[in-house]
Amino acid sequence: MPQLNKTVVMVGMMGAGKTAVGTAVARLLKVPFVDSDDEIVKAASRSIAEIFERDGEPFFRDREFEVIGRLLRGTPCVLSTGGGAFLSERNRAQIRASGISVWLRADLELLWQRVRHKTTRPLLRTANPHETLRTLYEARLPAYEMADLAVDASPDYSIEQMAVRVVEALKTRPDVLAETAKDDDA
Ligand SMILES: Nc1ncnc2c1ncn2[C@@H]1O[C@H](COP(=O)(O)OP(=O)(O)OP(=O)(O)O)[C@@H](O)[C@H]1O
Ligand SMILES: O=C(O)C1=C[C@@H](O)[C@@H](O)[C@H](O)C1
Ligand SMILES: [Mg+2]
Repeated sequence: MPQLNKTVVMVGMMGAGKTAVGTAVARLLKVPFVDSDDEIVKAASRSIAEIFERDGEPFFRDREFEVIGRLLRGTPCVLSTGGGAFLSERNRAQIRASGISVWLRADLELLWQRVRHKTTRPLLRTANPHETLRTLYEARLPAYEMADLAVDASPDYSIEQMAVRVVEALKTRPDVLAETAKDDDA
């Protein structure tokens, strides 16, 4: 497998598969996997829903910015972010500076099918979560479109198939995935 020179940062809506597909991409590239949501939860010893409730969303966003910065300064890995991370310019700037962003592009209905049964996402705890998801989706598209690469999700693609598609997209960027002499021999 080629060598990874930059951290691969998975971005996109809740339910797009950043955590699930990111984990599989890391396995394919044989690099560590980290998830900014998980790191925040570990550091705070509280769930995301509890952090939103007790400390508020701005507090969560500050911790998210710090965690993403710390992880970007480590060795190249696959970093899955929370659905809102790529919305802020300060996060996009730090990701641009030392990583490569990959948007998992999924349509609204696919996202809804994936998130509808879970109550862990505080932003969807509303009277009409489907409408809330639509509003977030429409408001967020312009930010996700700024990602370096986009990979389309589909109900027909498994997590593994999505991971292969992400690796194929990364291969279009030799500055990110460099072929080694050993790969050429293989
Ligand atoms: N390609 C896929 N095929 C089947 N199921 C998938 C696929 N991608 C993701 N899923 C499932 O959809 C759900 C949501 O995926 P995941 O948690 O990875 O989304 P996320 O983008 O990390 O969301 P969040 O922003 O809330 O962290 C999970 O149950 C996951 O296993
Ligand atoms: O889309 C969002 O803004 C969020 C997505 C999740 O990954 C968590 O980061 C949190 O629930 C907020
Ligand atoms: Mg996730």
